[in-house]
Amino acid sequence: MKILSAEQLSQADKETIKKQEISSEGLMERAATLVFNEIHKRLEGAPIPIKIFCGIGNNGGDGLVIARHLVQHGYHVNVYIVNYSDKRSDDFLSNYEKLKEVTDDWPEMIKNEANFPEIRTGDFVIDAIFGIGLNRPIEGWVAKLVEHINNSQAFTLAIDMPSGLFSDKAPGENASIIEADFTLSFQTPKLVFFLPATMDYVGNLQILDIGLDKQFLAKVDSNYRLINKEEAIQLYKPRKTNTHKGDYGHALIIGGSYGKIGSVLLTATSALRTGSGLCSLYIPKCGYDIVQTALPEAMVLTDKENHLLNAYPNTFDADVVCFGMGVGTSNKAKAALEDLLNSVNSPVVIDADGLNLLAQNKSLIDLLPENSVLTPHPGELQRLIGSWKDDFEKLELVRSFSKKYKIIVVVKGAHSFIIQGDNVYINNSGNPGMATAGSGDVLSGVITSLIGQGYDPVIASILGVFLHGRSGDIAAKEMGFEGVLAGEIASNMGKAIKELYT
Ligand SMILES: NC(=O)C1=CN([C@@H]2O[C@H](COP(=O)(O)OP(=O)(O)OC[C@H]3O[C@@H](n4cnc5c(N)ncnc54)[C@H](OP(=O)(O)O)[C@@H]3O)[C@@H](O)[C@H]2O)[C@@H](O)CC1
Ligand SMILES: Nc1ncnc2c1ncn2[C@@H]1O[C@H](COP(=O)(O)OP(=O)(O)O)[C@@H](O)[C@H]1O
Ligand SMILES: [K+]
Repeated sequence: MKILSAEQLSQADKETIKKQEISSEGLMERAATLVFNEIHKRLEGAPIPIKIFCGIGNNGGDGLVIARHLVQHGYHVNVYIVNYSDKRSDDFLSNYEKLKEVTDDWPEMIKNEANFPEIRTGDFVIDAIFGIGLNRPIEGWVAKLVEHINNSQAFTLAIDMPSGLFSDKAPGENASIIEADFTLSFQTPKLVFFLPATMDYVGNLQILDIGLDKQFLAKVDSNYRLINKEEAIQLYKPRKTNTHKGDYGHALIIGGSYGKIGSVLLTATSALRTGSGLCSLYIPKCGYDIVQTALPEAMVLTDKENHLLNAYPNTFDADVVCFGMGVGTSNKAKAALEDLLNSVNSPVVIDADGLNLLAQNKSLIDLLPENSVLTPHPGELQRLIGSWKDDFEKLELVRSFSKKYKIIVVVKGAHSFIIQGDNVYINNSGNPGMATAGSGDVLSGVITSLIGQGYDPVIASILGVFLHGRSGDIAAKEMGFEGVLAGEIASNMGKAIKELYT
């Protein structure tokens, strides 16, 4: 699903008004009625006190339409106009009049702190103060109102966006932002909903299709895409009947050290569970018995060193190589990575200490074959590209890093971002149960396996991250978040793949 900017959404709005011969007020009615339907479906007429805070632009207009429908369905509604400006939008004004036709309870004006209503924990608050039209930080008494709402602990539903968030840029430090429990957003998700610093304000997210012009949405260009099952299934290549293991790639996993053999074992298990035809490991001698016992399906080559890797078996003919988990950052490990990068031509997957070695020896980055995949978590990323002031600067830095070295960067997190040049793919599967030791090692195995099976590295990264998340979801459903082990994310890969097409 494309993620559009506020400007693109306004264009979509205009195009829809023209093509569908609908007025902007009609579009507001359509959008806000969908919100009302969602609320009504859940509340089923319950006599909960509903407090709607409306700004004076079109987000506030939405709030007024929602209020009218709620009143007409017998809900207990109080409407507050957050009077931060005299420049009321036309659609706000006409809906203000329409609301007065259905109730004798006039909306209350909030012009300063003295007008703030008491909000109880059991109230249901609707935030229709600002939407995509916010163009500067919220200040003064409006900021105090945001704090008042946040402090109330009442369940808060944000319309289109939590007020205080910009759709396309970072909020400043200490910005006033509504902490929503639920956000009902129109037509497309906004980028900030998925960034680490702002995702928590959104709560649960649901996107409402408000019927904006399909042709416009199809042709509008966006560098940002959200990856859900609909997108993932289009990337998947089903297996043909008449095939053999030679058709599914030979993955070589290099890593491990004394005390960290489990990491490579997880990666190899996950590569085999994702469908690699063959999988070999290259590890220090101390891991030999462990791997052969725990994973008889894999082949094992050992370094001449007992506890640390010191070389790369460059006589070995693999379809794809993954390097780094558990390998450490010793000079010996550096020599192994250097050996590898000097002898491979096809893309490699680099994770964990492999990334730390690249960060410590920046000249090695130049040796990465085109389309190689790096899978840093934020700490590893910072060591590679330096620090950033906010998520938007981070995205810019990763983009230029990816362009400079012609590589793909998977920035791991609650929503992992797959970045190739200007294109950014945002993963929407996974859960906090995956915040557990070794789950990154499992991801490397998935991506490596898919590349070995012939997927283009960027596709392998997008599909791999999605499947890894789904597998984590399947594991969490059975084990609960706390109970998930990384090995179970690997074990459920087959189910995650099957679930794509069933
Ligand atoms: N296409 C769609 O998706 C559809 C969208 N719809 C809805 O429209 C919403 C967008 O409406 P919108 O453009 O009127 O902007 P909105 O967010 O109400 O605020 C703008 C007002 O705030 C002001 N202002 C800004 N920052 C400020 C600040 N810090 N402190 C104080 N004032 C500030 C600014 O005035 P300014 O002072 O900058 O001139 C202006 O008056 C969208 O989110 C969705 O809910 C649906 O109805 C139909 C389909
Ligand atoms: N809250 C979360 N929601 C979704 N995915 C998560 C969450 N926390 C972690 N993950 C995923 O788990 C993996 C963790 O990787 P990493 O930090 O490298 O772990 P490790 O080094 O222990 O293997 C990443 O793929 C990340 O996207
Ligand atoms: K809002």
